[in-house]
Amino acid sequence: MSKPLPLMNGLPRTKIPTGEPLVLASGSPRRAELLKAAGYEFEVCPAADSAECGVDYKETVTEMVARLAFQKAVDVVRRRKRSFILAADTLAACGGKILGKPADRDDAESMLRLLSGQKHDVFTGVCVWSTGTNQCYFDVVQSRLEMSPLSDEAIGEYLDSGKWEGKAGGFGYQDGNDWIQIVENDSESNVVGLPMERLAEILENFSSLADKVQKEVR
Ligand SMILES: Cc1cn([C@H]2C[C@H](O)[C@@H](COP(=O)(O)OP(=O)(O)OP(=O)(O)O)O2)c(=O)[nH]c1=O
Repeated sequence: MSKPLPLMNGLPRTKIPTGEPLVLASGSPRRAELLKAAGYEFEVCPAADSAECGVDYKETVTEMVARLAFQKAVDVVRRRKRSFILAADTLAACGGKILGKPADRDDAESMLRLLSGQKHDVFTGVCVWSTGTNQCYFDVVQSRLEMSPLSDEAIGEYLDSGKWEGKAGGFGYQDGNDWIQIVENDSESNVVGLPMERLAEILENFSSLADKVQKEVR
């Protein structure tokens, strides 16, 4: 992560409720860095790219990030015994458009031009799953951000830096620019891919939350 986030020092940590080893079902360097900074011990076992698939045009962004985080968790649950799996998915949304990771530089440029001078939202879906108890819970955290109007020069420089690669919306909040501010739900960790505050709450209350989910789906 290029900019040490102010909240990196005080990230909350809660013990894994089932005592199982924690497995991060994500190849995101940001998620691993956040977990490490909070003091969690974990293994990384990214979900297959094919887990991040499926389009449902009626789905809201909230539903989409929840579904994708769930699909990533399922992919790793199938391959791991006695583990506590953590998966996540992050998307940005602006003016009715959903922005994932840019396919290429042109795509990143279109995203930056769309975000320039606008308020937009970042959504992260989190899914946790105990393979031992076969209990699962998922949740979504939304943060609102505002980007300053960007000059052609600033956009060009940022694109040249390559920092847009692998980041939803084509922009990294942590990349050391002062163009972007969180205006609602001040969770920097949520914006960069894993809402650590909500994760700690979920782990704290895992078994009652998972019981509730099981009753609702029955
Ligand atoms: C909005 C934003 C996203 N991101 C990152 C977090 C995620 O890594 C990425 C969104 O892509 P994701 O598909 O959520 O995650 P990923 O492809 O990196 O990893 P995996 O699918 O294996 O879990 O964008 C930032 O680093 N900074 C930001 O400001």
